Amino acid sequence: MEEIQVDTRPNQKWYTLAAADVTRALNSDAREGLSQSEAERRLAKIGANQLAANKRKPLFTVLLDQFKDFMVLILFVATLISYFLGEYLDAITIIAIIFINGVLGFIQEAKAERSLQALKDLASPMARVMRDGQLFLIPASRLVPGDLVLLEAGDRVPADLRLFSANRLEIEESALTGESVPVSKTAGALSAVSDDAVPLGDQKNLAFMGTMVTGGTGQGLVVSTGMDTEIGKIAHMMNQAEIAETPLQIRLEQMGKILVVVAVLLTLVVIGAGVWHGHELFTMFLAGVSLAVAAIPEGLPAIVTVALALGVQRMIRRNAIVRKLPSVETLGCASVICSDKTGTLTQNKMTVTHIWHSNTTYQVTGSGYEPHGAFLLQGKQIAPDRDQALVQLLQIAQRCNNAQLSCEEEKARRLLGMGKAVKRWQVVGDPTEGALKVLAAKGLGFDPETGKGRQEGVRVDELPFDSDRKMMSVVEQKSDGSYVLLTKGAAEALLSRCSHIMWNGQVQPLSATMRHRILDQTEEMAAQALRVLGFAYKPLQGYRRGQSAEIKESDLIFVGLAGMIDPPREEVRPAINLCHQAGIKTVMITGDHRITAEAIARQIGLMRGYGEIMEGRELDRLTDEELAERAERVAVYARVSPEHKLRIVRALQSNGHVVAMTGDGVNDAPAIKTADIGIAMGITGTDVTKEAADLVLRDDNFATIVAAVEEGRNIYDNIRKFIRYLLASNVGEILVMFFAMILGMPLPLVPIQILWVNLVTDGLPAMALGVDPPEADTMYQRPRNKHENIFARGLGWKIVSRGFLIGLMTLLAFWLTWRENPDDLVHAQTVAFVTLVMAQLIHVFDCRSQHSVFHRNIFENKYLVWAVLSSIVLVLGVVYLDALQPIFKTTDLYFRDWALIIVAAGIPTFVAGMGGVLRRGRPRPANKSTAGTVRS
Ligand SMILES: Nc1ncnc2c1ncn2[C@@H]1O[C@H](COP(=O)(O)OP(=O)(O)OP(=O)(O)O)[C@@H](O)[C@H]1O
Ligand SMILES: [Ca+2]
Repeated sequence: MEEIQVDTRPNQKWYTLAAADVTRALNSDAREGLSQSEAERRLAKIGANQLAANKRKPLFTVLLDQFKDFMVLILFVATLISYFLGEYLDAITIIAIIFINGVLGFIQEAKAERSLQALKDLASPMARVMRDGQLFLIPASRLVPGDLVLLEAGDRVPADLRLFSANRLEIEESALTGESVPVSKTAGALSAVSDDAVPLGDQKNLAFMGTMVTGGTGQGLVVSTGMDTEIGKIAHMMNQAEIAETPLQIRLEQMGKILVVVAVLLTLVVIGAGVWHGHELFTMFLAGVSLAVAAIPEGLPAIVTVALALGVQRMIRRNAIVRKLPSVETLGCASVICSDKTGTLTQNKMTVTHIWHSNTTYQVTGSGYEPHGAFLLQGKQIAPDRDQALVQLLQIAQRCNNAQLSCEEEKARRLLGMGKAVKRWQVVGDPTEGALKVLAAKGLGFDPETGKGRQEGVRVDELPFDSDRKMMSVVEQKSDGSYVLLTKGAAEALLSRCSHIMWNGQVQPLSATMRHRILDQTEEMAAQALRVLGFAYKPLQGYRRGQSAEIKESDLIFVGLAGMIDPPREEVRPAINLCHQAGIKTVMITGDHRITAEAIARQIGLMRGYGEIMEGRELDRLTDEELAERAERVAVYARVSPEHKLRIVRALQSNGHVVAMTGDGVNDAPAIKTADIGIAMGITGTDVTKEAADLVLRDDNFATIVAAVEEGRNIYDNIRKFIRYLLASNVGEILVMFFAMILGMPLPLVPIQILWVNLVTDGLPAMALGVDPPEADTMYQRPRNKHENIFARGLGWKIVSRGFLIGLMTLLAFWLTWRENPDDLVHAQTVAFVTLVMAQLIHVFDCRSQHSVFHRNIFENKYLVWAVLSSIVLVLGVVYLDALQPIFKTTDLYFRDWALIIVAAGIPTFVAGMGGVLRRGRPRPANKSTAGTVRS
């Protein structure tokens, strides 16, 4: 086969070439695009359409970073001193422990890094491309020169394109030129006046990678990709998920600094007291250093990062992609979720079921996007082509339409043993328009995929749909050369622009009674939860091509209405119920008709306690204060425009709410940015909204938001769990040493033991707490206050009291053993060491519950069980292995010792546990659920 040459010389002046020459140079097709196989060949040859990504942190640096901490520095100093004093064994052991700790930290961080990287990859943009004459949505990284790409408002231009068609196309190129006023683009070739290069901003028939489409639509061929693009040349980095530190991480770092000071002071006291009571200075120095190490919760920031990263991964598994790490914390605080209706609360699978014109209602059968069905009049099938007005309506539905139907032949699963091909129809484009295409196919009988068999008119212009006008029009040239405007849109918006009506096939002036009749009919259909669209047209006399500015959507001739169902998603009702229990308010925001919105809201159980409905035009009349006051009670905002969303977010925020807000269109971006948690749709969302969002829903599903909130709460709870565990352990360790020195006892723990407990035995269980499953009442609680301190709700008290008990019991076990045989200090120290370890390993189970250890099944978190078992095995090794005994200054323990250890170690947790049981009954939801209760 002959090698196809593609002209991709980077300095080609594409803007001077005529469209046909560009197509030839790129060996492509301006209508069908490349073939799939050719595109793949080019991809293999040229490489992915990516900018050289920001460099990953090399693993070796991650490893080195582990040894840069303050604590590690202290330990190195301690090692050096031990070495110079001739305590080689101590020196080597400290080094070994630093090393083990470093490796553990490294593994954690590398893991966190990996999952955050995966997150960046998920956030990568998509492109609409034509291949083999079919429209596909593919990752922008797979584009190659020659690909035919479609653009619309809200897109980031995915590669450098030479435009072939530009319909009111406006592109904001500040990413490239710094100029923030959008440039309006054209499709024609620019004549090269001189040899000088035209500046980028004036290359009006090129669209550049990374710039943003702010309006209109267009098509073009990819001329360069990846680093060959204009933006690649300036090697600008874009579109990466932000991986910033969360507020909690920042606060923990600050707390760490305070603890360093506390640790140093305590150390000085302990050293002073020890020396005063006659301990050797070097021993006290090492003990002091170990204590300082104990007091600084070194592992904390790392474990927080890991817990966040793992939580983020769990969210991905539940289809929620976090773009900004801090929002993971905010998610748990969400008190209002404002959701779009179409596609988020509903399935976005629209089917036209009713048509109305001239006082006649037809029913349309068939389901989904399958283009087969019949038209029924009073239950009897009719031939639609007999009814002129119906045909006119269907033709508007079919032509004033940008959706495409495509059919995948899907081989039935081998597993089922059936070789039969199953046809599955899909819509590429707006589902509302898809439904109308299907309707037209049912009534007009053409092949919906290829369009064969339909009457051809040539589209010469388009006024694209926008959520403010709530309608869309096209201009067509008919075969006789005359022009016609075809319009469809929200029924009452369209009606207000009509002056005539087609009634029983006759065009006549639209009387006030007829208007009322139509509006009544609209509401009647809307009450059945149908989305109602109206259809109209007008002949354009004296229109000439290219007069787009002169077309007005007024004086139209009304034809009829179509009502389509869009069933609610099944998961939504239980999800709303869960929000209710969790004290989270749910609000529907929709461009749809008030009555349709209300009917859907009732179906999904949204109107509960605060069942008011507000329309966009009413909202316009309210001041911000009035809106804030009303917002508490409104459950549904209907017929709103994207601009209203921003006011709604602000109103709720001024009432102290933490607001999650969804959006998909370009105009939703400001509201999404302002919301505490901005949520973009993964499927229908534009690039611009995704970039503004904190969270992207892979499945556009409301239930996914609730799942993310649940995970958000769980992550925060888990962070509290291991903070509690680690800090209580540290408090215990410090108090043992502190009291022993103050009371003039011998050292209860030798330095190496303190280091071991801190750096080795604590780490694994703390990690396991980071992945603890949620407590049963996580979604029964009210959202936590955004400004809440991490130690709030009794956590601080629990840390101090349990830490105190652990320290006290360890000291007691030590004292009892030592008093019995004051000559065998090593034995007493071993008992203290093991008691401390066991007390912590028991206490770790207490940390899993806000209530008490008895509230949860101890075997539920299998990572924790393994972590605890391995910590026990490690400590047994340290105690019983002959080789390790001299290093860790331990000796064999006997049955009596173990009895003492178990009792002493168990008391802190069980005393506390009993307290918890006595204080608290069963958990209850924040709001009582109405599901399953009998109405009286
Ligand atoms: N492609 C379209 N052409 C003409 N009119 C449309 C089109 N899509 C929607 N409409 C009309 O405009 C109204 C508002 O649509 P809009 O897109 O603002 O809301 P929505 O996205 O459908 O609802 P939601 O805000 O719940 O997602 C719809 O109720 C419908 O009547
Ligand atoms: Ca919308």
